[in-house]
Amino acid sequence: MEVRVEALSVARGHREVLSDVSFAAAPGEIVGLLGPNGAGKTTLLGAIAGMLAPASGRVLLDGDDAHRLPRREAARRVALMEQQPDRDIPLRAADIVALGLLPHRGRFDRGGSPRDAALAREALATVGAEELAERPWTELSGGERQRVSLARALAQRPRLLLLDEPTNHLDVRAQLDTLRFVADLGITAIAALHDLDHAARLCTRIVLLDRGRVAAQGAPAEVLTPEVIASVYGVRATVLTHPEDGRPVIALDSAIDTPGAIDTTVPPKEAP
Ligand SMILES: Nc1ncnc2c1ncn2[C@@H]1O[C@H](COP(=O)(O)OP(=O)(O)OP(=O)(O)O)[C@@H](O)[C@H]1O
Repeated sequence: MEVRVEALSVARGHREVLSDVSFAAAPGEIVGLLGPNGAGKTTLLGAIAGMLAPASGRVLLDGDDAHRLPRREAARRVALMEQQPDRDIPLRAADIVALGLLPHRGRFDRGGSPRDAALAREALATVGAEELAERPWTELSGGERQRVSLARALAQRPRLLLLDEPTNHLDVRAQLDTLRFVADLGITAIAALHDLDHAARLCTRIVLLDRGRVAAQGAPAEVLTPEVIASVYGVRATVLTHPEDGRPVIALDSAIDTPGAIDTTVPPKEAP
């Protein structure tokens, strides 16, 4: 799917939290949304999913305005894997995954068929979590929930996959597996990420947000420079080039002291 975000501004409460954001993703591209806490990544994903109304500008999904698409039609095209899926409802993992089948269900199909169960298990197996099928959602660990949520998103058979910090609860092996898995899907994906190395590894394009505006965008090597990292995150970084594939590898060195920042130095002990 082709995604075009055109001069998008979004308000939450009485505040504009996204201002004049524009970027495009070609079919099959993987776009990383980066930026400090509160920069607007989750808000942007919500607007692309058609869940948050633009104050101005628009999001086009294969040419159709995301916010004007009927909900069911939007859900057939776009799956959103949320940051903290906190549905503390008494469902089994397989039931959660089956929710992803809803947009494709016929009008008189009430679900719960053996075919639905098989599709849910298939999606769980795809993310290596088949053994979680019967486990209650409320008893799953953060990483297990994350896998089940990804399975639910895949069960939706989307043409655009939106991921909000998809690796934040995962162990290092599971993080790499998830990134590779998303890359191999071959569908357009937009992922909010905090880990700059993950972004450099996974993404064809990076959109770096700062206080609701696009601070930089382009290929990972263009965006992830020491200068940009310093100005947006306030962190001194060394950027190396991976010897095998040439991608940028980012070593975060130290926070850059800014006037007014919290002083964390330990005061010298007073002499007795
Ligand atoms: N429901 C809401 N009502 C009012 N303001 C909100 C709401 N949700 C988010 N915001 C504000 O919008 C801004 C952007 O938040 P958003 O969650 O999109 O940022 P983010 O980049 O995803 O942050 P993080 O990295 O911390 O997850 C923040 O200032 C946040 O406080």
